[in-house]
Amino acid sequence: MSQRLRFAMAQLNLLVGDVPGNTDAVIAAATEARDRLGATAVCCPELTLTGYPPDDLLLRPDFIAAVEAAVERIARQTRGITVFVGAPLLIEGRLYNAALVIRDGQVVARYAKHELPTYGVFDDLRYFAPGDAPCVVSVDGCRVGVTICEDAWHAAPVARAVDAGADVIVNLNASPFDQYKGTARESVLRERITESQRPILYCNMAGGQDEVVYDGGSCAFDARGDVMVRAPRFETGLYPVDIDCIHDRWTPLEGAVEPALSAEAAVYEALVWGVRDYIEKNRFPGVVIGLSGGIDSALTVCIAVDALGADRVHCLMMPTRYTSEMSHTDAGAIVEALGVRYDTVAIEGVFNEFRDALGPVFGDRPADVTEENLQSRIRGTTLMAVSNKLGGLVLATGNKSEMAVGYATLYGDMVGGFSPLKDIFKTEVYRLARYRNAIAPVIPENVLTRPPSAELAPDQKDTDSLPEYEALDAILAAYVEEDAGVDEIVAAGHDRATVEQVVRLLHRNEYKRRQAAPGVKVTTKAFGRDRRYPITSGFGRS
Ligand SMILES: Nc1ncnc2c1ncn2[C@@H]1O[C@H](COP(=O)(O)OP(=O)(O)OC[C@H]2O[C@@H]([n+]3cccc(C(=O)O)c3)[C@H](O)[C@@H]2O)[C@@H](O)[C@H]1O
Ligand SMILES: Nc1ncnc2c1ncn2[C@@H]1O[C@H](COP(=O)(O)OP(=O)(O)OP(=O)(O)O)[C@@H](O)[C@H]1O
Ligand SMILES: NC(=O)CC[C@H](N)C(=O)O
Repeated sequence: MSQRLRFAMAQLNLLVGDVPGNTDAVIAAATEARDRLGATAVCCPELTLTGYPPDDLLLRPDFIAAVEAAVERIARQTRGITVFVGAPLLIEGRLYNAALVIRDGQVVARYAKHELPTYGVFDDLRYFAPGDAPCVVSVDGCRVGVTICEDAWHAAPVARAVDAGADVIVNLNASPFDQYKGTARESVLRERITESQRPILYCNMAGGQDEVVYDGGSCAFDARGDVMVRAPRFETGLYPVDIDCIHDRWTPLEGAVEPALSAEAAVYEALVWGVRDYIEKNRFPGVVIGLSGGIDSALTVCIAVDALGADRVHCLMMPTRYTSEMSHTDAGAIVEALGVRYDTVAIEGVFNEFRDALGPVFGDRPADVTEENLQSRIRGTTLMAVSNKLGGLVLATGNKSEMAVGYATLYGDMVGGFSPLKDIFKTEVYRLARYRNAIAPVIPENVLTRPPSAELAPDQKDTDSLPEYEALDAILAAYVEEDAGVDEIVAAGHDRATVEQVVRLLHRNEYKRRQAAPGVKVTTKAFGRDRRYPITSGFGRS
């Protein structure tokens, strides 16, 4: 006898801490899945009701009480559909990262996540006790085994669900984007399928949350490991999966399969989403950006416009005597192509006032990096003044290469509330700029080809202080992302003195990174929550 049921995967964009709003989103998704899609069940992401990661909100009794009230509301307000929803669950003084199965007014099953990730951006063990019992619940005769995110990255939780009789596995996720994740997820899920011979429905979150971006890409695999349904990445929505039962085997049918995104498109979309959700969820009217005519600020403006629209992006050019004519021309071309507001605030006069005022203190000491940083700090102060007066949030423009070696001025170009390029190496900044220009030309070719310069001193080039970016980025990728040692990097063909210089600068500048604005994680080791190093440290001083 053949039987069919329809699951809806709810790829929701949730707001951490907004339990009532997230609850509304679950009820709306369940209602739409039932009424529009004719679904029997709806699967939501991990910790749906709190958003992920809720961090120390989980330590508050009033927060947990709000979640308990939300579960009761979902039970009351969703009928005629089975709802798989993620929520923290307090049982006998222990908190679990749970999935609840709610049907017609009742919580009919509870599952506690077995594998609690405590690495990178994840801190599950700080809050949760691990579960060890499988949870298999019948949906119209299909026995559905419940798992949560990291559970699918290990063999045991799925194996336990199969031993308990699961026909199909569902996996509720809050799996943040990084540039390798798309393929990593699908190969991990195929391993589980090979071991278990069961189809898997993988439902991911969507949207930005501080430094992480959930890229969606929910999918359904059959028991051979073939993708039957793949939802778009960087979109929210309800995605149906039809599951047929033939000769007592349940198998997802082929539905809409979204093609994979190119590497550049995925990273660019992640940056756009990260900026948009940071600005929207924190309720800013727009952003303010210092536009120099250099590549970093040019790409930052493109991302901001794609995230928010041109009318919410405000650019300031703040020239001094060192600002070249070329910078004015290139900055002008960018703002014209994008149609954003553009003001020029000359800072030469303020710079001179500062130098005069400091003259008696500095005496006859020669000009050095102090005067460079002063210009940068005047720009930082100017941007913050515009933010205070007009309300836009300042976007910092620094990239990962600069943040790694401290090539940025504290309280100067580091000012800002969010830092979109913080996890993008300089060489990748160029690739993304070319990717964006291929969609519609915005950044003049000159900006892409001229040597990078901070323009804080006569004829200055970044390479006066730093190795060429190709070498710098390769050394940083090896040392930061692969944890390779100095000898290993030298053996790979890099000059020892350069490697030692980069490593020394990297460790010495932890203090700057600790004071830097958050930015979008796109690599496996983003500075900040993802990669935590001591500030005061004897390691790497050669
Ligand atoms: N361990 C530690 N813990 C806490 N604070 C520490 C510290 N070590 C130094 N410091 C403090 O930090 C100060 C040094 O940092 P900082 O003042 O930033 O100055 P610094 O790192 O010396 O210079 C900034 C560099 O960024 C370059 N740059 C590149 C690109 C663009 C821009 C731009 O601004 O547009 C700038 C600029 O050319 C210069 O080479 C020290 O004077 C000290 O006060
Ligand atoms: N003349 C300027 N007007 C406005 N903002 C400036 C100016 N010079 C620097 N800034 C701000 O300081 C940031 C850091 O300067 P920097 O020259 O390193 O950045 P950039 O735009 O990437 O250029 P480059 O590619 O030369 O590094 C800029 O991105 C910009 O936000
Ligand atoms: N929330 C989680 O358990 C996520 C962990 C998992 N390995 C992922 O990023 O996909």
